Amino acid sequence: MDRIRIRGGRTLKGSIAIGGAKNAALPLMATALLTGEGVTLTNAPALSDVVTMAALLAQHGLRVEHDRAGRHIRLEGEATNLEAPYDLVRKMRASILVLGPLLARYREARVSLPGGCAIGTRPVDLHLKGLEAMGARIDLEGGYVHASAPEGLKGARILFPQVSVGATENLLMAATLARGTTTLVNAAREPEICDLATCLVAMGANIEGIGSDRLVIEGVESLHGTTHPILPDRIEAGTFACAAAITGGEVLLKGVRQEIFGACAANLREAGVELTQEDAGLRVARVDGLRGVDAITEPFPGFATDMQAQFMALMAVAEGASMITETIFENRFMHVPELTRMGARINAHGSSAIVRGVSRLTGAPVMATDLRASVSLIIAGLAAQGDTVVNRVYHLDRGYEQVEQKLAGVGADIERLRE
Ligand SMILES: CC(=O)N[C@H]1[C@@H](OP(=O)(O)OP(=O)(O)OC[C@H]2O[C@@H](n3ccc(=O)[nH]c3=O)[C@H](O)[C@@H]2O)O[C@H](CO)[C@@H](O)[C@@H]1O
Ligand SMILES: C=C(OP(=O)(O)O)C(=O)O
Repeated sequence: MDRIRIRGGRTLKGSIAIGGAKNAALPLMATALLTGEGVTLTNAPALSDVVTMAALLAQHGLRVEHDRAGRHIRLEGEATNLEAPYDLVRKMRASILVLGPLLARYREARVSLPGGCAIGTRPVDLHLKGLEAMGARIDLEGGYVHASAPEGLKGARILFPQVSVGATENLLMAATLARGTTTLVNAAREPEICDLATCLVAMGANIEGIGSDRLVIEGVESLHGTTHPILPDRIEAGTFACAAAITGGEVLLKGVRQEIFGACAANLREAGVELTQEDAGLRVARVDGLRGVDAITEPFPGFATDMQAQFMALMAVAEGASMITETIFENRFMHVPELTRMGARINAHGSSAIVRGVSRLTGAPVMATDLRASVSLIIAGLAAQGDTVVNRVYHLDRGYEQVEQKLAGVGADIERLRE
């Protein structure tokens, strides 16, 4: 299994190209199930999750062309197999996003239940209850969700008791082809959901309230094909912002607008990181010392849970203390013991962690069991004295394209050790 070695102490300087967002690409790929005409996505990131989604859609029967060099994906055709098998779904939870589109267009689907993962139990009850409210019959059998709606889905008013990105996306896609009006109340409003809704509108869907927590969808008979550019990855951008800041460097995050950072931008500024919007992108610089700042994860526009581990790595070397509270996932502090092995002073208790900044971290062999935890260890390694080796790199490859090349391009001493 590949590993990443970082020799700390280099100051990052230069510019970094930010790829298309993983969390937008995956639902956008599923939209191809809503039309036979074909969807082309540009600015597509070459990530292992995108490859998994492409394999899932291909086994449903779609023709998939993935031009990695040209950064686009073309998905076209009809689903001839309505089953999403366990072997693919277990690799990537976002596979559940085929359920709504398959059910809306083909009136039936069998999708393996995605199980929990390292960061939490992550049930899909809100997806299933929403589809039931739209008239689907849902049966759980042999680890699979069997959903059917022989008469087609019908519009409904769905109030989410808790904000869910995936459930909002699944029901939004399903509602585009349902009979009548669907209203999603307390819907998630992450930039990736706006991107999905914008693409659906370009396909002929009728959606109001884009960008708000109340989406009103008037179902249409059919959708047509489109070409859609995937928005830049705010989590990749935020990760590189933390990387630059921890080294006292300055980087330009190309193509990034700071609005997509939500509350994260304020936390970074308060911590002493300068963010300057330029035409070409967002410039991130740290001139003075870092200050400890509290952060609480919340749905967008709050502080993103997908940035929590990276921000904690930054706070590990800040002056003073920082209290970091995770409200979205019940087990998202797996980086804490690994950061501690690098000399960080962190006490986690329940959903909060107190980080007392230290003047220096030291390199160590480390391992993480999820994507953002892994990258937080790279960030810590950039500032640590000596070598850090991050094991289990396959987590990183789910969500970061060529992370080591991008960091080396701005001066980091980092390499992938292939095995
Ligand atoms: C591919 C993708 O876009 N992944 C993102 C998406 O995940 P995902 O869509 O899985 O996350 P959700 O927003 O659905 O989850 C938020 C919370 O709601 C709970 N929940 C969710 C659905 C449900 O049916 N029942 C339920 O209880 C979850 O366990 C979690 O505690 O949003 C998360 C929260 O911003 C991000 O961390 C992930 O990177
Ligand atoms: C948790 C994440 O992704 P996923 O929902 O795909 O597991 C993430 O991107 O940090």
